[in-house]
Amino acid sequence: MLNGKMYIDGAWTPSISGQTRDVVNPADGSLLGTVARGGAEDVKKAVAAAKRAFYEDGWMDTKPAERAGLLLKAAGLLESRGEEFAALETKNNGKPLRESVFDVNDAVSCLRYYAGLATKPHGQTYDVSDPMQAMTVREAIGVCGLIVPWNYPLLMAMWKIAPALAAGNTIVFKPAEATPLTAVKFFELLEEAGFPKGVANLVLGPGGAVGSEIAANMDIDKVAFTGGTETGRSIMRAAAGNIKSISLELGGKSPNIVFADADFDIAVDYALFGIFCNQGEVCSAGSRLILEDTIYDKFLAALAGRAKKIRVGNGLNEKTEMGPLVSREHMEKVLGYIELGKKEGARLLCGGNRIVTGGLDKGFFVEPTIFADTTPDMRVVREEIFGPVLAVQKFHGEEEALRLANDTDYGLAGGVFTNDGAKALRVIKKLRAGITWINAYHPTYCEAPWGGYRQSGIGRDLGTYGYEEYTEVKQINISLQPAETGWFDK
Ligand SMILES: NC(=O)c1ccc[n+]([C@@H]2O[C@H](COP(=O)([O-])OP(=O)(O)OC[C@H]3O[C@@H](n4cnc5c(N)ncnc54)[C@H](O)[C@@H]3O)[C@@H](O)[C@H]2O)c1
Ligand SMILES: C[N+](C)(C)CC=O
Repeated sequence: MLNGKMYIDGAWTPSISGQTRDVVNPADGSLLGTVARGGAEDVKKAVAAAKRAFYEDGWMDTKPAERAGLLLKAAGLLESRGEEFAALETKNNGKPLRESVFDVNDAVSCLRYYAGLATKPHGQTYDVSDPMQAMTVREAIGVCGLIVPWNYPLLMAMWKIAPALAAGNTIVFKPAEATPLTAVKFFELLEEAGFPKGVANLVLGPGGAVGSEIAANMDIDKVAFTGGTETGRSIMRAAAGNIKSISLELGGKSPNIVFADADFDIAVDYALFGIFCNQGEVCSAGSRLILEDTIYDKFLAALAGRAKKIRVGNGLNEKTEMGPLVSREHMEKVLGYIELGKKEGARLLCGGNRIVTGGLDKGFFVEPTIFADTTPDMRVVREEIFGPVLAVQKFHGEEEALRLANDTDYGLAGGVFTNDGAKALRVIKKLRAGITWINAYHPTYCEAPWGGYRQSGIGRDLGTYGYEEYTEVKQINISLQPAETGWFDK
């Protein structure tokens, strides 16, 4: 059984209040461990350490190669313990082991990518109209507060920790309350890799206490958040106190448009993958399937046939294709949406129930669920369910497909399936979303920027954009012919 402490100023520590929280396995409700339950005072302690490490202990002056070396060491350690991390992620989050293995490998790649980026050129030079050389340099922002959700606990941590440290910031990191275990283990690796004390701090605890203090704290210079749109809104408000830099990766209700001329089997396969991988607990899930009328019935028959065959079970079982939802509370929310869909008049094509047979009664399992004949006004079409529930809409013609696809407050992701290349690009260019795929859905690369339009967020994770989010731009002007201005009479 794991006993997780927080990591503040280079020391493993309980919460100041002494409070703890039990962490359970969503596959069977069993106790996995007890972790510290911190509060605002713990955040303040971590921020003071991070501020001192940045300004007084010299982290802001470290050479990029030094930071890269530490990140590469952490990457090597994580890779060497990949199996242990993957198993722990599955136990804590529920996702099938093969998905956790992917996540750990992606986390290693992310660390290596940003270690590499730390040592690459970042500034620019400008030729201006005076005998002056103008240039920019990128500098670390200072103390960064990083807050992540429970659906990809380790990977979402890495998307923020790796670029923030690579760019020379110090950090105060907060994982989701339900899924802190791989973060605790990862901070052990940061310690082993040799990060100086105070540079990387881990505070565990509830969003309302720990997260809101991170958002409001006047000594935190930037907050980078991934989570729900409502929480993002409250973080924006709290961050206004010291005009913190913010980046927000928020929710989505992403459209997946399938035209009749698409490769049928590939489109069915990705429609399934788009919504049911990771139990549908994916920000970019293709949760609205927008289907051309001429293939509507045939496509839905094939899709429902495959959805019914998905093997749901404990993620540690190697045959499992879909695990439990992360918590009882979340399962009840998802089941509530399924009831709502029925009341709203959507046609339940398959699924719709909690699974309590086959030894799954103690876990939080929900059947892969598809609602057909949904309309844009339904809440199951408009709101993010964040579970294995697909809403299907029928369209006639390109214009209606786009109208339905863009009829949302969100703008995170979207996909288009067609064998007409010009149509694919025409439609994608009109889709109001930050991440898009043509004839694929979901592949994500640490080299390419990730983020949303509209209420899906502000800023970008990953790629060079994700690095720049953790830097300030400084303009430097160097006179090439120092001379008096002659502006005022002597
Ligand atoms: N855009 C993306 O890249 C992306 C990726 C993964 C998940 N998400 C989104 O995350 C959401 C699901 O995750 P969740 O339920 O953990 O989200 P959430 O917003 O409830 O919580 C996310 C994190 O914020 C903390 N938090 C909660 N209230 C807070 C507050 N008032 N101030 C500061 N922090 C607070 C939580 O403790 C947690 O660590 C979905 O909406 C999903 O789309 C987005
Ligand atoms: C990109 N992804 C799927 C890992 C994170 C979104 O929830």
